Formats: sequence, C-alpha cells, structure tokens
Amino acid sequence: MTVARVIVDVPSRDTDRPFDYLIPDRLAGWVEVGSRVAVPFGPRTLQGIVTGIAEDADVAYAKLKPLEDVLDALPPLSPELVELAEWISRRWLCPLTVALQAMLPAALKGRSEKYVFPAFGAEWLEEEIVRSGGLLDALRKGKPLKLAALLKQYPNQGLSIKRWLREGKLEERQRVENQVSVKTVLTVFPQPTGELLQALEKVPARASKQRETLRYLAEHNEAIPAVKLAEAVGTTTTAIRTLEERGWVEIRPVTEDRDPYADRDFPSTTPMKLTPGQAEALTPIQSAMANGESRTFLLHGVTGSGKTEIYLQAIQRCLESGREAIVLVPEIALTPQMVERFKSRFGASVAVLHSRLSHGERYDEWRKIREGRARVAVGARSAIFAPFTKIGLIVIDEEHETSYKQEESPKYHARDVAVERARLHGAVVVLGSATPALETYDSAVYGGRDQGGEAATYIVMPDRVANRPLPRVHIVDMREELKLGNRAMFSRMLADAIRDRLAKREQMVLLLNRRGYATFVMCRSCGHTAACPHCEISLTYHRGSQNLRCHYCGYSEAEPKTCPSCESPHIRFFGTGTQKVEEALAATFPGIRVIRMDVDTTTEKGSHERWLTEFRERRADVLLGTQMVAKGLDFPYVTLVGVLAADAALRLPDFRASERTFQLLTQVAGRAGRHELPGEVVIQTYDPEHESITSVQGHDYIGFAERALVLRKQLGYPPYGRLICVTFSHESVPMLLSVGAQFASGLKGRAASLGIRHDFDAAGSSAMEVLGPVSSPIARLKDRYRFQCMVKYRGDMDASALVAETLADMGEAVKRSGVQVSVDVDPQMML
Ligand SMILES: Nc1ncnc2c1ncn2[C@@H]1O[C@H](COP(=O)(O)OP(=O)(O)OP(=O)(O)O)[C@@H](O)[C@H]1O
Ligand SMILES: [Zn+2]
Ligand SMILES: [Zn+2]
Repeated sequence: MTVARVIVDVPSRDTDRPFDYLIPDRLAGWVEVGSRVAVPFGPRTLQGIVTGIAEDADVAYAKLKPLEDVLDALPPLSPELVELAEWISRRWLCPLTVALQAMLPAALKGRSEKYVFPAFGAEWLEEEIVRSGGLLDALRKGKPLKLAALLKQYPNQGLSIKRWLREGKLEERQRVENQVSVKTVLTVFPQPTGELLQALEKVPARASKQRETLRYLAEHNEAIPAVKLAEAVGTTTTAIRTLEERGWVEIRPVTEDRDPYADRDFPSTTPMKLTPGQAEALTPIQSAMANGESRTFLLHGVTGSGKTEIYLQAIQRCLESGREAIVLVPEIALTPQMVERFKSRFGASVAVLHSRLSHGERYDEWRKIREGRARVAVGARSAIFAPFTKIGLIVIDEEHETSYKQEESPKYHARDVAVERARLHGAVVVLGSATPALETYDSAVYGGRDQGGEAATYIVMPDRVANRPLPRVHIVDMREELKLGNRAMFSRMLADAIRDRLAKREQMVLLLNRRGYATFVMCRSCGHTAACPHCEISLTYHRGSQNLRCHYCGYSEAEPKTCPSCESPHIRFFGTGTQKVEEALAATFPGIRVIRMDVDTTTEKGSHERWLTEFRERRADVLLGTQMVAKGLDFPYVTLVGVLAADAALRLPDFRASERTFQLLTQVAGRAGRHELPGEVVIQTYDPEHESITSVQGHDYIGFAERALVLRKQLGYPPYGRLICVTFSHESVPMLLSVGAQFASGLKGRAASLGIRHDFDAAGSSAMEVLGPVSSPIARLKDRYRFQCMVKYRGDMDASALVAETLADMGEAVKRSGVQVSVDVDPQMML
C-alpha cells in the first residue's frame, strides 16, 4: 500500500508535521511529491501538499483515511521546491506549510466549500410541505449544490436545510476550490475551407448572416473566439451555435492567458557591444555557467555602469544552454521600462511576477513558467520561487534592498534562498549593486567570515559606461544657512541650481528621506502628540481624509480642533513631508511643474508607472518623492538631484542606519547625468561631517564599507556575528517578563551545555549572547505589549535550531499563558 505524506494547510505548531493518507486506486499515478491534494482532517476537508510518498505508514493502516482529491493535473510544486521549503522552515523557523504556501500563487490558495445533496433518492422531498419557492426543485435534480449559495438564495429555508442535514436527508460534502480559475474563451474551430464552401451552397439566400459567417470562415480558415467572430460578421453567438449543430464548426472552450502587457509593443533589441569593463565582468560569470558550477558573484558596479546589459547577456547564454533564468528586481523598481528591457530582448519567453498584478494575471504568468512556456522570470521577491525545473542563472538586481527580506512569516531573505536554490540546481547567482550590503561585500572580499555560507566572487566595475563622469556632489550645511537667515526648505545653492535647470529645460529629481520625517500632530502649547490608543505609535495625519491614522492597526480618528490634553487651539499638523515640499516648490518657483511620488499618490493601480511616463516625456520639471525615486530610474534629461534632510534617518536606533543612508544617497545621486548631459547633486544636511554623507561626495563605497566594518566588528554585528530576534507579546507585562526570562535562561543553558561561550568579546570561535528580555522598539501593538530577546551569535552552530528547541521546551507553559512568540532570524528591520 502506498501512502502520501501530506502537510495540511493549517499554520500551527501542532499540525506542523506530515500526516499519512492512503492513495485510492482512482488517484494512483496522479499523486507526486509537490501535488496539491484535498484531505479529510477531523470534520473538515483541507488543502495540503504532498511532501513524500512511502510504502509504509506511521500509523496502523486501518486508521488511515484516503486522499479525497488531487487538485491539479500538473503538481504545482516540484520535489526540489518542497525540499527548498523544508530548508526555509528550518532556517527561518516557520511551519512548513507557511513556506510551501509562500511558493504558490494566491489563486491556488484553495478554500474549502460546502455542498449539499439529497442523501437517498428524492422521494422524501415530496413529503416535505415547504413553500420553498424553488428550493425543492433545485434539490430534486440530485446534484450537489453549494451550501453558501443556497442559503443566500433561500434565506427563509435555512432552518429546513439544517433540519434535513440533521435528519440525514441531506448530506454535506466539502470540496477545496481555487479562488481564481483559468480563464477560458469559447473558440470556433471551422471545418476545412472546401467543406465550408460546400455547406455554403446548402444555405438559402435569405439566411444571409449564416452565409456571411461561413464565407468569413472559409476565407480566414483558422480558430477564432466566438465573440470575435460574431463581432466580425455582425451576428450573435447563438447564431454561431446553429453552425455547430450542423457540424460545420466545432466550439470548444480554450484557456487564455490574462496578459497584463498584452496591449504593449516591445520593440526587439539585440545585444549591445560590451564595453571592455562589461566584457571583463561577464567572462567569469559565463565560464562558471558553462562549467555548471553553482557559484555566487557580487557584481559591484557604480550607478550607470551598465549592469543590466551584463544580466541580459548572461541570461542569453543561460537560455542557449537550455536552462532557465530568474531575475529579481525590487518591487518599486519593477516599472514597465524595466520589464521592457527584458521583454524586448527575450520576447514571449519572459514571465513577469509582481504584487500589482491581479490574482488571475499572476496565476497565468505563473502557469506560463510551470508549463514551460516561459523561460525567464522577472519579478519581485517571491519570484525566487518561480516553478522552473532547470535553473541556470539567478540575478538579484539591487541586492542590498531591504525589500528582499519578507517581514511576515516566512521571514525569508530572497538572497539566501537564491543561493540555496542555485545550489540545488547547480546554477550561478549574480548579485548586482552599486552599494552592496556590507554582508555581501564582506563575503565577496573577505570570504564571508562567520556567515556560514560560501564566499561570493567579487567583480567590480568602477566606471560608468562610455567613461561618463559620476555626478559632482555638493554638501550644504543647513546650520550655516540658518545662521545666514535662510529659513526656507531649500538652501541657496539648491535654489540656484533649480532655477538654472528650469531655465535650461532640464529635469530634476528631489528626494525627501521620509523615514524619520514627521507626519504627526503636535500641540504647540504643551507638546502633546497624538498617539494610537492601541499601539505605542504616533498617529499619522492624512490631509485628504482629514483624519489621523495608525499605520499598524488601522485605528483612525477625526482631526482634533483643540489639543486633547490642554485644550489649546494651537494644534499643528505636519502633513506628509512631500506635500509640504510640493507647496514650497510652487511658492518659491512660480510655474514649476512637479510630480509628487509617495505612498499617497501611488496607491492606485498603474499610477506609479503613469507618473514615470509623464516625467520621461518631460511633462514635468521635478520628480519629487521618497525612496521610490531613488531606484533604477534612467532619464536622460535629469541633470540635478537634490536631497532634502539627508540625515533624517541617521539617528534611528538601528545599527544599519548609516549604511542605509549611504546606500540611499548614492543611489539617488546616481540618477543624475547618466547620458550625454553631466549631472550634479546637492545634499542638504545638518550633519555634514557624517561618514555616510561625506563618502557619497567622494563616491567612495569601499572606504565607507571598510570603516563601517571596523565598527561592526567592535560591536559584534553582522557580518561578524548574526542575530535572531525573538519577540513575545501579551496583554500583561509581568507575564511577558516571566516568559521572556524563561526563554533567555533556557537558551543560555542549552548553549552552555554545548560548550558555547557567552562572552562575545573574547577571542575564539563560537559564542552566543542572549540580550533581554527588554521592551521592543514598538512597545505596544494592537493592545498587546511587546518584549524581545536579541540573540547574537557567531561561529559554527545551528542557532535557529537551538532557539526552536528552547521554545519547544517551554511549549505547554507558553501556550497556557497565551503569549504569542514571533521569531525573526537575521532581522533586517530593527524597529
Ligand atoms: N555596452 C553599452 N554600450 C552603450 N550603452 C550602454 C552599454 N551598456 C549600458 N549602456 C547604457 O548605459 C546606461 C546605464 O546602464 P544601466 O541602467 O544598466 O546601469 P546600471 O549599472 O544598472 O545602473 P544603476 O545601478 O544606476 O541602475 C543605460 O542607458 C544603458 O542603455
Ligand atoms: Zn496641548
Ligand atoms: Zn494602532
């Protein structure tokens, strides 16, 4: 007897193990590792994924239940992806089903639907005296009917249905159904032209539409959607049905892809002649691919050095060798221009996956990959799970981007997943950036000290294409401006530069570093700030709806007229930073045309891309925005980049604050002067001596990185040590402190018993420090208090496993207390 090991889709620790099911004969041959199945689980029917097939069961056969159904003809996951999911669940401590579900498109997140049908014949229906208005007639057909639909259609009969179910007259069955299905189109398949012409002779002249339809089909002898045909000859689909009845055409549903880029033309491009620098960078990547080595490369190329062309040519080689390629791009940089660069080169074999697609569109793109119709996947973070089977190359553009780490479970980092997936496929990984993450740089240059992984190979491209110069960077000390009496948002230098570009009809990008830039409400009399009553977070002011909102729990309240604390009327709203800048620009430079891009102006589908097109067509002078204007944009007429408040995020309590600031400033500076016209950058700051700002001026990534690494070493932060953040939350603080303390001492005890030292400063290899429990940076969220333990460790140990074991040990006690635990391995956000 063969059994299927199934992980059911219930994300809890109790169900986080495979359950065995018999494979009934009718399903034999359909069940594979990676199949999606429906299984009985207690009183319910659940969706699950088969993770193993075995000849013997863990429990007595008599107790085994059979699988109910296999949900897809082609298993949505491969054995390799199942293995990868197992690795993810160990590495980032999440239930296996959470990792498996992350790999499926939302359309396949099945829901179980209840159906009812008459249990034994329909005779009993006659005895029921129910003025059912059709309900009995509906049931009499004997077919299973969707319970939810019946209750909606016959709301007064709910009690009768319930009674029949109880009496066993109706039976209930559950079925797992997809949320989105494939789209099908009725298509007309005509007989050969000769037969149609013969048919035409039999049709009387007065049936002119029929004749016309036949003539059309005889002329264009090819399959055509019924609706299109009806349109072309001005008839109805019902009329076409009569042709089918006579056997002149066949009408069948045909699946059709929802192609989000269907209405676009992508003019095809051919490979560019590489610059010597590009050629030199490409060579080792190509030879690693040719030799089937699974190697990771860091492609460190300054902004505008032509990294994309290297990706394209590497992909081409990969495809030529019969393998497939994945390209990850930060969500925000996944603009149509970006997509175009890939579609123009590789045409229809490119599938695009990102979160702005509808579930249906995404499902169709995903199926193109699964069914082998696409061979290149371009997408945001989760595209790393593209269901390819022969991957030769994985490219991660802007590899330093924090959006590659998922902040909810599974809290994976796409870069680490890429390296593991490449290992499973014998594929090459190319990590590209002008400002690599310090961990990646360290791994490439120094062989990745304590990161456990394999070292990356370092490739550097220090120059822009065609020897275009990097832009000149000026730093303006805003304290000096103030001393000289300039209280405006723009320094004199920036204002002059803006005027100059307006006169020359060139374009500008202005960045407002919004992290840490206030959007709150404050009383000028008593200093009171509005905070969420459920979370320890200030409320954000939204000008459009004139209310205050909590971005964590969604709480909102009307804009106050007086201070809730002292009743003073001098209450002040700090609108979104960018709104204020927009107003200041309009006031200072009359007639200036500004496009503002921030979370408020880009929520609508397609708006982001509309703004960029408008800017590209030079219908605006200034592109003003937050982080989103810093990424990947390549506009020939941008000759000035201005940064307002460069240091706004420097003081955040996060050890990566200065790295992030440096990266952001370098990236945005890199938008200037990428083509013929030279570029200039003005950075306004209150902290002009700060390393992360002066290094931008000198375009000195390596100097910055080396100095930052010295600091990291002193503090034992990555890459010299690794972190795991364990957060506990509960309504009661004493409860949290006790559970937190129990965890900390449990973990310390476990480490000590393995001979792992706890003093991190001492020389030597393995060490683990457990800090806390202390109040989390966000001390309260949705009425629950939060405490965290930070685990800092280095050396060769499986710290994730130690944390998991410690938590498992305290399992029952924690469960009874109602404390929620969330674990973040290698956290990226310290806030
Ligand atoms: N071999 C080449 N010959 C001529 N032009 C090139 C060549 N390679 C790239 N370019 C052009 O140089 C410009 C910069 O290239 P690209 O956008 O790939 O830079 P990048 O390294 O990705 O920069 P960033 O990190 O700032 O996004 C583009 O306009 C591109 O078309
Ligand atoms: Zn007040
Ligand atoms: Zn809140």
